[in-house]
Amino acid sequence: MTRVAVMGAGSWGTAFAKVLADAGTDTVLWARRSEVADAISARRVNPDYLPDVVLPANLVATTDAEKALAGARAVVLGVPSQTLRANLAGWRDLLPPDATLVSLAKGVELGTLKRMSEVIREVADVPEDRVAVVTGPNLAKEIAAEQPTATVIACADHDRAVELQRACSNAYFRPYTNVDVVGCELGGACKNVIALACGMAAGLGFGDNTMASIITRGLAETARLGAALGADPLTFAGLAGLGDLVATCASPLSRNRTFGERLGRGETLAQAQEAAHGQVAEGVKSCRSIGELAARNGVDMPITDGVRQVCHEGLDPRVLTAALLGRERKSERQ
Ligand SMILES: NC(=O)C1=CN([C@@H]2O[C@H](COP(=O)(O)OP(=O)(O)OC[C@H]3O[C@@H](n4cnc5c(N)ncnc54)[C@H](O)[C@@H]3O)[C@@H](O)[C@H]2O)C=CC1
Ligand SMILES: O=C(CO)COP(=O)(O)O
Repeated sequence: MTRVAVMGAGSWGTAFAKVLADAGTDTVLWARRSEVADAISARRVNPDYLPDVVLPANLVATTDAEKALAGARAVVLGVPSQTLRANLAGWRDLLPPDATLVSLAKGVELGTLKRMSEVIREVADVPEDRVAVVTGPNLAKEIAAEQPTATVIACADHDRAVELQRACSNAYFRPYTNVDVVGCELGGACKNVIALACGMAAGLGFGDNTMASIITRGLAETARLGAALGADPLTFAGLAGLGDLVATCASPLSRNRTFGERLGRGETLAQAQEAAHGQVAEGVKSCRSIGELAARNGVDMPITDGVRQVCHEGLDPRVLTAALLGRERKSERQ
């Protein structure tokens, strides 16, 4: 692949741009703020998001979207889910014809209940085969430290997925392809909500049995939603499902898990938000949109609904625990 533009120099946008540059791909990283672009150009560091990482010399940073997008074969979108529509609308007229549009974001849009690939298709007015998704157990800080990781590149057009796979394969980053875009996106969005629940459990002082139970039942409700929306059930046993759930629910690096832990310890939503220092915990918003998507499709997602009630209706996490355990007894397969 000749040239890739990464739009968004937050934690994951910066780490993914490093992955591409380390794979030998000509990569330009677009930052919103000139301080960030200047620090990357002058000192090879992103002080706000990855202060301890030396970025590769072949990674170019700019605040000029036109310059970043000119001649790009792939445009990687690394902004938070709820801002993707507005950001992309601003770049629409600059997108190179036939570039693959790649989402890094893990969320479902509030209001429209659309997945990120659907938002991209709508805003950029492109067919589904031009849109790809990168998802999996990909904590940005670990990848920036070059710790070995696998990921999934999902695209309806297998050839485009392979092209992107080549562009980002390196000694520490191993991407697999998948044609199940729906399943891969739902896995990435839903696991953030389940990680909030695991964080709450940790904040309440619960141990590994509780975590494993939430992860497994969280996967069950994610797979139920996937089945209703046409996903391949096997996707949820893969990197975009189980893989990402395990990484996010277990890691202190996860913003969603950390956010949930604060709520579990009794902090309010506002206190937890303040402590996040502007870093995005996508599940806080997506618990609403995913819950609505589930309701619209007649799918029961009790953990997701409970997380929504804690985040947005002030439910005490201890009351949520009792409510989940007190639900009507049923078969594991229901
Ligand atoms: N950080 C991680 O480990 C991973 C994050 N992701 C996903 O990638 C997406 C981006 O996450 P991060 O890079 O971690 O977020 P972040 O909070 O570290 O960075 C967000 C970036 O988007 C830019 N941005 C543009 N418009 C914005 C607006 N209106 N409001 C806020 N920020 C705006 C910010 O300037 C910043 O560069 C999220 O959907 C997240 O779930 C996925 C895998 C790993
Ligand atoms: O998506 C991630 C890991 O795959 C990052 O999780 P957080 O957004 O919770 O930090």
